[in-house]
Amino acid sequence: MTDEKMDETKKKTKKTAECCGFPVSIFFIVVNEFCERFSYYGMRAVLVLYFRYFLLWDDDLATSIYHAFVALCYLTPIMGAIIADSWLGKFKTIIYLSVVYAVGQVVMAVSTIHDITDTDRDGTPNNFTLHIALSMLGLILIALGTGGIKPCVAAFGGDQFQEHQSRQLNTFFSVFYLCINGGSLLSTLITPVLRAQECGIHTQQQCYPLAFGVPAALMVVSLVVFISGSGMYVKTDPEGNIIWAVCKCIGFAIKNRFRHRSSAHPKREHWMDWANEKYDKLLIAQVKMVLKVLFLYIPLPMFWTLFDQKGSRWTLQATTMSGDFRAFILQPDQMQTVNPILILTMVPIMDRIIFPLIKKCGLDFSPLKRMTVGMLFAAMAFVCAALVQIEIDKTLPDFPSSSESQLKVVNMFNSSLNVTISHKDTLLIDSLESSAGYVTLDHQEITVSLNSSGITKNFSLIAGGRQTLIIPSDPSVMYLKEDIKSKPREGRNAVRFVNGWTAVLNITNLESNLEPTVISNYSLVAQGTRKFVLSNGAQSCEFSQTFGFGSSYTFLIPSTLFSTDCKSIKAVEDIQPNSVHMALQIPQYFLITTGEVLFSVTGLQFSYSQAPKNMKSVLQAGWLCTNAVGNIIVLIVAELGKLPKQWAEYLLFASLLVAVSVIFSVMAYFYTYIDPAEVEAQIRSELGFEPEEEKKKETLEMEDKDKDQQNEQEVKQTKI
Ligand SMILES: CC(C)C[C@H](NC(=O)[C@@H](N)Cc1ccccc1)C(=O)O
Repeated sequence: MTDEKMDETKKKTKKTAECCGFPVSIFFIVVNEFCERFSYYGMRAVLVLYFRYFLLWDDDLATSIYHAFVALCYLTPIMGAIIADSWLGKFKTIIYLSVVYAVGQVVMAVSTIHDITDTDRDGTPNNFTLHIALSMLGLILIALGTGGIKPCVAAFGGDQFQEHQSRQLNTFFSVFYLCINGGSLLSTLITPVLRAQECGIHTQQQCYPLAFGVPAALMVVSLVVFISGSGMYVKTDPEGNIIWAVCKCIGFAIKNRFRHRSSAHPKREHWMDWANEKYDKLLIAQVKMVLKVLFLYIPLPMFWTLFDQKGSRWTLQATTMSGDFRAFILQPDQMQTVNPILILTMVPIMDRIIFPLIKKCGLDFSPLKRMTVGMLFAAMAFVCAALVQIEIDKTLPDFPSSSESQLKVVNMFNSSLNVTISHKDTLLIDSLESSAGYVTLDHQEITVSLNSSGITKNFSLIAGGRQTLIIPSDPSVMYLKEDIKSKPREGRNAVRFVNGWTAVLNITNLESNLEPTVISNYSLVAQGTRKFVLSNGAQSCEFSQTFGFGSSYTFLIPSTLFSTDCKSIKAVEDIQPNSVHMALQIPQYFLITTGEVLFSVTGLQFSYSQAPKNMKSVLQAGWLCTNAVGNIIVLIVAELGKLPKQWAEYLLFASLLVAVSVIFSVMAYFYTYIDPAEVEAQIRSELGFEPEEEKKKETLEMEDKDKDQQNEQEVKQTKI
């Protein structure tokens, strides 16, 4: 027996403090995971909106960078596993990479403070490059940290248990998964609320620094909790770089096969048998088991491609919906909480009711079948998302195409006007009213004639733009103002005012005073009833307006403003509020979460059960890699596919997953389940190795002998 093997067995039998049959150290690991997942999912929940509305990237770029980040988070576990196995051990790897992670979160939070570059104090950052550079640095550090510790934390938890505690070990893994979802549930609820607050030094903006700052604080807490348990952990030494050993063994087999490609060399049963010349039979058999499972992994990334779009496309979809649930208002990024809520309720229901019921009915619902069904559920979720998108599209305004222009007319003159556009369209507009909607024109050079007064003026419209023609109390100075041509950001409402009063007005919410006859710039207000106070120094009045989500209004202020106590203000709806309710997203969330329980939870268990004991980390890293590849596929499809309609993209993803699940079911059909321990025992006995049990007994005997020798020596020394 080697010294290393003895050390390992000694560590496994080390007595640790226990509570209710569980090692106390587990408490620190579970709380650490809760805080870490809070930190990760809290930051991820608001990330896509930060890209979209703070860095002002378009939907596609925001989605691509989001998925590139998630992909990186699931590629780095390989690095974490290698560092832990071959160099630092799990304990030190978790500590060092958690420090990197916490620094990343802090850098990310700092990058979202707009005041650091808002030198002219106009509310928008003046140096976007600095914000982008800082946030990319932060995200890279976070990805290194979160991915690096991912394969270590659960395995480190497993190390705390002794051989006879397999029941407690299973309970630990269930509690661990619940902690993941408990932490993510809380954070996806809280960080969007923090984001929706307004804060800032010079100007008040959406509070991204708080939304990213709280996850950063939680990561520091997570690290402190983990370090606090330091004295209680069972810390195993690095076992050697098993991933590298597997790669070398495969590399040698391929090279050797290539060297002996002529027909003179007899074929071998399996191509890995070409490693026989250099590697022992046991390692080759273990690599064969791992490869069999890795081969099955090939189609799996497609599931993650759909699954991870909850945080990007689906969140952006929610921004075009109404989150008014009467009892509470839901932010678009809070919709993601539906996933962990369903996980927390569905995992126990599936485990205790559905799966046993299926078994009772005599149906074979093997892990690979469950995973196939999970894929089909995810595909159905995307069909639902497409249907919801079609509903949303029906309610969206008809924005102009790139060759068209749209025009609305507002009459602030004291009587009705007949407005003729390019001698064609004539609009009759009452005083203090606007034309019914936007007139769409396929040309940009127009002539506007006011029939009663004989005033005619030429205008040049913006191609692909929306504009409003303001006819003030003196119609001869009528002018154009550009309007927004997309839904206002983050489900908020865009408001502006036309001053028909005779002097300068001060209006709450507006950056500066409003000159007579002038139309203000847009200002954004949140959903709910908002109060506006208008004053001219001497007099003032106020009026309230209730807003939904994603609307745009122009308020027309008449000359009778103060004599009517603000009641004569006229609201013109330019863009109607979102009318499709966010509750319509619940079916798609339900389907994707059912898919997750069937696919992800089962897949993880399957990978563990089919991996030889010393190669569980290899398969764990491989499993997480499928997630990384899935996110890379989103990048490719979203960038290359560029379908004109969002619902068509959802259907494309759904059909791709159905096709992949058919391929997977064929592969699964030919897969035979194994018991790795049995296979290993068989090879050991073929090779004449002693069985594991014998080894254990021998180690304990050696340990006793060790102790006796030590005692003898101590006695001798005392005598001397
Ligand atoms: C599925 C992951 C690879 C594993 C796990 N994630 C979950 O359990 C998700 N249900 C958590 C979640 C929460 C909020 C929004 C989306 C997903 C993990 O993170 O380890």
